[in-house]
Amino acid sequence: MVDLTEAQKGVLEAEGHQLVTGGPGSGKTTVSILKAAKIGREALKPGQRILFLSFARATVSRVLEAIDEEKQITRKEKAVIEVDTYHAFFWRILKTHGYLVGFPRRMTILTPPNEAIALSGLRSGYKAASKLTDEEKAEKKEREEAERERLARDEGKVCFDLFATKVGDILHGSQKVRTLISTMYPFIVLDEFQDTSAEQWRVVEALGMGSTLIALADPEQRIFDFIGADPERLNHFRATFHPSEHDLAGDNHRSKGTEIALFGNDILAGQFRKSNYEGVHFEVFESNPNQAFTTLTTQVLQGRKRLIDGEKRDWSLAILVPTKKMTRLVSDTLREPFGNVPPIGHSAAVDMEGPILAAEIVAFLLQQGRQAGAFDDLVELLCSYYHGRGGSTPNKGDLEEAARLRAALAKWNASAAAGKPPPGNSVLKATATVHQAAIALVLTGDPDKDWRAVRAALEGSACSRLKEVATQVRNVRLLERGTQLRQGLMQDWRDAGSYRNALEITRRAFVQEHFATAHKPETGVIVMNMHKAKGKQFDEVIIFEGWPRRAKREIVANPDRIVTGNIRDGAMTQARQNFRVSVTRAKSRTTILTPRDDVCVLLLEDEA
Ligand SMILES: Nc1ncnc2c1ncn2[C@@H]1O[C@H](COP(=O)(O)OP(=O)(O)OP(=O)(O)O)[C@@H](O)[C@H]1O
Repeated sequence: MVDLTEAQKGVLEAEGHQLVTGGPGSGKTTVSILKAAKIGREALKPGQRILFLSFARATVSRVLEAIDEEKQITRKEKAVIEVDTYHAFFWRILKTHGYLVGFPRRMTILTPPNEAIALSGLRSGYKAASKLTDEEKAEKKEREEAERERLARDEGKVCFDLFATKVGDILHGSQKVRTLISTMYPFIVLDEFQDTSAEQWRVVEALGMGSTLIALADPEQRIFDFIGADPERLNHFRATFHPSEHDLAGDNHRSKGTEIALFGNDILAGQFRKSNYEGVHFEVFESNPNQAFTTLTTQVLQGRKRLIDGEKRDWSLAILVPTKKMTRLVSDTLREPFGNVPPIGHSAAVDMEGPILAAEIVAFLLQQGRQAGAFDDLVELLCSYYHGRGGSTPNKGDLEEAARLRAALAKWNASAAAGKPPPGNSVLKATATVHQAAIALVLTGDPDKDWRAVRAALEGSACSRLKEVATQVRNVRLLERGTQLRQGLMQDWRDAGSYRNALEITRRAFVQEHFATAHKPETGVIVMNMHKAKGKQFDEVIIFEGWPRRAKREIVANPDRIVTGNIRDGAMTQARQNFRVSVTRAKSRTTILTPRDDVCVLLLEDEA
């Protein structure tokens, strides 16, 4: 049991709306859980629950774990705390009350990859975002919004972007729905409140009319300005709800005995009070891929050894990097390190659009459909892969690739209709061969084995596109024991002796996966983008950034840096906050790797 600080005790005692602020690891989450348990004991009527709302599933996992760890909370108290993501909570409201805003009764979620596919045609009509004028940007945004709205109204396909806005409309438009929710959840905890977007804030305003709100926030961990977080958000909360305020300030329980939190604060201020910080280590590397990645690998191996030797169960070592590209590069390096180093087992938080659409192709091939049109369906899925894998920024080359495949398919089918063999030079030839090979595979009913067999057929094929699909699909970890996909496929096989519904089962599994909350927090070695680390904690953190490329000593490019281009520019507030969030995720040690010839500007003293 933890000894609560005076400020934490204040949170437990106060009534009414509350705003709990405090730095990283100051115990906001912990005290809010104890508070929820207390409310459960003292203030709830039968059937009522406390809702704990969070942005990301990963945070939800951590909160669930924290609840489990709180030994002084009884099982009964735990049962009344409902931890959920904004997405999942909003979807429940939309499914029940969406008709109030003109949605059809039957709705499905348009997942991000499928949303990307649906919008790619429209988006492809515009130049890259950086080259658009403000008017073009506004027009593009408006057209995207109209299309999302149309998909929802006419086809019942609702994408995540619409969730908050529509739930806001429902709640502000219907006192009945508001009352319903507040009766069910008289108390709502809002995690990471500083990152609430304008649309989410509108929902919160409505929820607070009937429910008591407890907002947890660290204004200086606000790292989502680019998608609508607002420095004024805490003031909006103050002005609307007049909450009692509880500042847990600089207490740091996460990395007690270290100076990690102190260092985090000094990054914000740009003034370093010490030359050494307990628990913070620096390492420089030479600006070339070989030496950079070798330095990283060495650090990872050392960190891993420390943690294994520490004999802690479920240890975690996070490698945090500034960009998605870097996540991929680091993951590739760990898979095949230089020299004689064996592969380093890890998980990587890569963008899932490509892998998910690749998984749809594997699932389709598992079906082994021999019907007329099966090949057309395969090519269509391949086109969808190209349309959707770039997410909200489809790549022109990918769209052209999809168009090329469609044109080739038309020719292919025209030949077949005329009783002629397929065109000898068709780009689809290799694809067709793989298709036939997949159909001919002898499957066993063990989804894991069969999935691998199809993947191997793609990997070993002469079709470069399907080869790439096989690589992408390796990022999907849906077939692990006990997952919905695995069970669904097993059931399918039992019912029919084949995987005839594999594609549908896979699609459903991804939606389910998005809402699943029962996951354990990540353990082992994990690679992720710095932005994704928010709200998490790891035993050790390694921060690794890109390096400058030079020609005749001059820097000609400087990609993947913590600060764009590693250029000092004004206050660099967002970059500082982002860096501080990453640094303070560690419990025992943070290691920072930066290029020797162009050290991260945030590590240099500000010129006063
Ligand atoms: N009063 C306390 N005494 C000792 N340990 C504590 C106390 N309060 C919290 N902790 C521990 O400190 C760690 C960090 O706490 P918590 O996750 O609640 O912080 P937080 O303010 O939510 O952090 P962040 O904003 O960085 O996500 C947890 O492991 C928690 O168990």
